[in-house]
Amino acid sequence: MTSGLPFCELHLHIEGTLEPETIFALAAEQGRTLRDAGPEELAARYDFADLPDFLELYYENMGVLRSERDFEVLAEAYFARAHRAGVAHVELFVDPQAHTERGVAERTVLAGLQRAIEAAGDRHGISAGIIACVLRDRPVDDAERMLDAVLDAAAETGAPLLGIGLDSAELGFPPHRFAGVFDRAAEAGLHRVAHAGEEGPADYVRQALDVLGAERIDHGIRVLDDAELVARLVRERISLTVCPLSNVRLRVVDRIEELPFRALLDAGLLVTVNSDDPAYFGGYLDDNVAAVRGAFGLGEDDLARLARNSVEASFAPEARKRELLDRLP
Ligand code: HPA
Ligand SMILES: [Zn+2]
Repeated sequence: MTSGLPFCELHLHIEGTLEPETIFALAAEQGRTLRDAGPEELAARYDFADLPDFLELYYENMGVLRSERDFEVLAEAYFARAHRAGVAHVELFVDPQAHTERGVAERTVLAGLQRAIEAAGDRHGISAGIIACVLRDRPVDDAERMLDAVLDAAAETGAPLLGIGLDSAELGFPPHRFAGVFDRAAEAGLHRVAHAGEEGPADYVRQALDVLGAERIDHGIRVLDDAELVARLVRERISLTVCPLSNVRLRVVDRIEELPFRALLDAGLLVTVNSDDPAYFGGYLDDNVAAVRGAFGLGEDDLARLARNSVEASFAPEARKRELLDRLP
């Protein structure tokens, strides 16, 4: 538990909540044999050299997600765990292109997520929305097709599609390639966010803002290399969705203490804490908050600030934001 504070989780890949046990349970249901003998053997391979190394296994494992029910069960398990972590609102990422390539339609994915989101409201009082991410290491045409398909699927299923995001391998895949897709997403009324400055340079963050119109930057820890950019992010209240355990497990830093977490806060940035791919990186939101709390000696006021930042940075309706802010000290 995170001291009872209402946190919004703004950087969470729903496929990254797929636990090894669930991978084996789904494979067994489908009569499929996996490369590893069991969940422990699979989890023993969760030792990643960098982001691309992680992504290889992440895309392979999600091959067990096939039916609407699979996506529903996946998200239900996440919401139950997030509730225990003190999460009150979630804007979850999904990678539709990674599913259509095995013949799983956008409609199937969004319909399953929609059912879990509805249940999360009823069971846990968690509000949630969906951000469909463009895989930046795939062709622009594929992203254009994905955008049209998720807009149609959201209209058909009633799934709360909040925005468009940008993820997958970063280095060598600059944001500017997707300017057209992001423009069209904005015209369709979607919010825009982008992974930038995780392994890539501060310039990718600048492109995400200038060319894609990003309203939040996912990770963004490399911005401290560029003082002018930091000043702009502070001035424009653009938040960074920082994922501490992810940065350690993907070797962006060797140890959590090496993260510039205090420097980001001291610069006046709207920093939030998130879990990214919790089934792979060693912990959910509460574990990430506990990790930075321990490493940087955060006090109650710091934790309340992180929770407040997460509410401010969310795309929740104003009334919901006020409700959450009222629960803060
Ligand atoms: O941490 C990440 N970075 C980029 N793409 C991703 N897709 C899942 N997790 C990640
Ligand atoms: Zn991410």
